[in-house]
Amino acid sequence: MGNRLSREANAEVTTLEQLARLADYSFMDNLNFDPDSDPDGIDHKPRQVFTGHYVPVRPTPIEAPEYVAHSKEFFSELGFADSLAESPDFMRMFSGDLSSVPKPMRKVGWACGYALSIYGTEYTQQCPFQTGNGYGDGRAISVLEAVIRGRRWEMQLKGGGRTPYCRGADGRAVLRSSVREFLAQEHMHALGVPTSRSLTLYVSKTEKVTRPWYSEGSHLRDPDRLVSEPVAISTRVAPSFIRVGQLELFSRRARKNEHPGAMEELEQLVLHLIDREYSDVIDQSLDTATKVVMLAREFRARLASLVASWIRVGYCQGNFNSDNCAAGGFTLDYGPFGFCEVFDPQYQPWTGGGHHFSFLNQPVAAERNFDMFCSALRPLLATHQRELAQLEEIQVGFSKVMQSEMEKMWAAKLGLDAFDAGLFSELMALMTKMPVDYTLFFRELSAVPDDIGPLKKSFYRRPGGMESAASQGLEKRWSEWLARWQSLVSAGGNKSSSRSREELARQMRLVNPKYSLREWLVVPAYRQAEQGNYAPLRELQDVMTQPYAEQSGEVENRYSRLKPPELFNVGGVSYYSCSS
Ligand SMILES: Nc1ncnc2c1ncn2[C@@H]1O[C@H](COP(=O)(O)OP(=O)(O)OP(=O)(O)O)[C@@H](O)[C@H]1O
Ligand SMILES: [Mg+2]
Repeated sequence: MGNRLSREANAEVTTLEQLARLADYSFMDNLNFDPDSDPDGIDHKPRQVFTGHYVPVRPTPIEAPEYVAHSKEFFSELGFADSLAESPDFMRMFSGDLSSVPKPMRKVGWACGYALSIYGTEYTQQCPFQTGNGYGDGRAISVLEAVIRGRRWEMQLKGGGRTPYCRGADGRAVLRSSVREFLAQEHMHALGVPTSRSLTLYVSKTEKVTRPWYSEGSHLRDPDRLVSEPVAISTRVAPSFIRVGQLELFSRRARKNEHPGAMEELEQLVLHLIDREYSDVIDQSLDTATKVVMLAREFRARLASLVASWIRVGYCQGNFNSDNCAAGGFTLDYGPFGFCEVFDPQYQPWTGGGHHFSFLNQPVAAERNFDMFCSALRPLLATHQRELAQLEEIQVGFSKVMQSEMEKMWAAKLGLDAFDAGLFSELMALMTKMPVDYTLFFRELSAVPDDIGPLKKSFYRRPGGMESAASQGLEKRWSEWLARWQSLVSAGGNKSSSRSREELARQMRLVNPKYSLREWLVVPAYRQAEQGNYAPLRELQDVMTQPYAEQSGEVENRYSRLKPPELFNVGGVSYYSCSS
């Protein structure tokens, strides 16, 4: 409560009117809208959109909205009073009803088209028209751009109803998937991983939709029944929501000369991206060709660092298509994601995902998206030979940059100043042979144990137990590995050899979280929320927004734990389809 009161005292925005004064719709004003669209945005029928950067869309409010949660941390960063989240007019707006927003806020939002590439292959057949012109934000609708405390933010409803890109679907998101995204975004932010942020989450007390999902305890790969679930709207916030797939859409149009303004629209979009996401590193006065090259170099750095961070915290984006790859270099679209528990290089929580988007293959998947990003920029450099060559070089260099980010990351996780290939490959071999909890292992290691005793807390028991000869052999290898690690952290591997054990532990705890958003912790939170009990969700939110802190003994016992054996291979918990 004390916290809340001090946050309220610092708040600059306590009413929707005050927020309205910060509104700035330059996205809508500077970019092109689809000339075939209805300016009021009330035509939600699926259709092809041939030109323009966005389609004006009025969201469809959810019936009888109820407050579920808001991000206290993000509210505080924005200077929003906590009380705003439950105030009627704010709640009305962020549950999809723009009909009475105060001026200069607008009663219409916008949705964008994008293209899709999967692992570096262009797809055009994924929309009902088989052209790609009907693919884009099918249920994501931006409702506001605002400059708040000197930073510009775009606010986007997810589940705000159909848009022309809905492809015949309902435009809704269920509470289950909205809770997952809401929690995961703020958890990732707290883990120090760039991400879209969560603002609010509201559920409908009356409106439901049907989704295929798993029967309780099902071991089937695919959902085995249709479930009626409450709909929700969560609002996510980022400097922009431009995806690699969006650049691709405009680039494909320019490449194929689909309309006279195609090249110009591509350039406008790229310049907009630079303005929103890269203005701190790319000077506005430069010419486009120079900017494009700088953009590619900077995005390469951000993307490589992002994916290394994902692996650091055990995150797998199970569907890293180009349309789920934010061009600003942050995490976007928390549907098919999961946090790795039993370490498995091929961990993939999404049943539709496949090996190419699995845990340790993410650097390669990122490279494929980066290739598509570079290809999308290329038409803008058609008459600039020098810059084209630079872009080529940047593209080819991705894997090297990625590799170096990965080595830096592994070294940090292991408390080393420099990556040690031998130590690392033996660790990977051991972690693959012995089922180990990824998060618990590195956290236990961060205590700099004298022997492998404490590390065993992160081992999942195997049939035959630790007594079997094979296990004893493995234990010996673990002990040898630990001894080698100890010698490296206390001597050769570190220039700061005098660094105390406490200092080493402290540094390691800053990169190895204690808490990760394990799916079996999320399931009861959304199940209870479906019954109108939001307390478990809010508790989980509190725990997961301080993932590096030790927290209380009680929190530790409940949340920093091996996955219970009965929850292995359970549909909706260990793996899931993306019926969100
Ligand atoms: N219920 C739905 N109604 C309309 N469109 C949908 C619906 N579910 C998904 N889509 C659209 O299908 C495409 C692929 O879905 P995916 O699961 O990647 O997206 P998502 O989770 O809705 O979105 P995002 O990438 O915006 O976080 C997206 O363009 C999305 O907008
Ligand atoms: Mg998506």
